[in-house]
Amino acid sequence: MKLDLLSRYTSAIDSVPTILDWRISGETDLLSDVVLCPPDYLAPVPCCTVTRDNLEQGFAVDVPAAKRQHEALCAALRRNGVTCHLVTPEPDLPDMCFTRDIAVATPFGPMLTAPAMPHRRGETEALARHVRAWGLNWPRVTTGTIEGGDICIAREGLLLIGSSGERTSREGLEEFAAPFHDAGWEVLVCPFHADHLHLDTLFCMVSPDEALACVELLDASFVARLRELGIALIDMPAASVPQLGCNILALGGKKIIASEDDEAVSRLRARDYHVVTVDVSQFTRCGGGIHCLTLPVRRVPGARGG
Ligand SMILES: NC(=O)NCCC[C@H](N)C(=O)O
Repeated sequence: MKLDLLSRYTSAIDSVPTILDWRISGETDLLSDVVLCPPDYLAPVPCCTVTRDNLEQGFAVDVPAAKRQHEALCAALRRNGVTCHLVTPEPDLPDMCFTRDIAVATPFGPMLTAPAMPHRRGETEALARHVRAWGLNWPRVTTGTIEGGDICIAREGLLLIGSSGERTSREGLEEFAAPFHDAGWEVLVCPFHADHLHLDTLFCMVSPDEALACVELLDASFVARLRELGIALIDMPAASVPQLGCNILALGGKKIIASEDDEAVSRLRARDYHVVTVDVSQFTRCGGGIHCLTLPVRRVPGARGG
């Protein structure tokens, strides 16, 4: 019976993870393992401003196109040495491809989040089933709400959390941040307008001391503290935010996966980043980009990318 269950859940996984001690202490350390979910049931749910605007303009998801784009993202990750662990999509979970939001690998081990949106809560349950099939039991946030797109483990000693009041609540934030406080990390909270959904639509780290950021939409004291900490901001225009221009994935060693957005790509290349681009237009119209589509579970501190 136990074996049956194991094979049921692991059969859906790209590769059964061999390293289960997944931890991340810096968002731009060398990426080795990511959890993704194919978009078989992707549908535009009118729960965020970008999706609502696109629905008003008559947008409908082209699922085969979304699947091709997701496969191209996985292929780009694999070409760059990243192992992709695929979890099975489920018909009643239309946003499950945005795996970023449902768990976070921390320096103390992975943790399931507590999504605010009722239609996304089943995603943490679905992921928890996969995790149990790996013989693990990830703890979860139990008070309030918090979504992974609001969490940035910027670098050793510095945790950033976005708080629009809609997706991440004070209680969820405090529970998630507690072990970081206990370990002596600085925890910096960034309030922002709920129209922008998650912190990762406005801000993403690209190296330990540089981030892509839409400065005009970020809280002034958050920006000032980042600068005091020596984090330079590559400023992005507000007009690029609905296209998820800031929403990139750092692979480590100044290598970045970005969507085909001229603003971010040209700014990063001008600063000597190696940028791989993929088309994720089916997803951006549902409110999420490359950062949202990827749940990094293991990065190697101190290692350099090839
Ligand atoms: N981290 C992210 O920004 N994730 C995108 C989630 C989009 C999804 N439609 C949502 O509103 O929850």
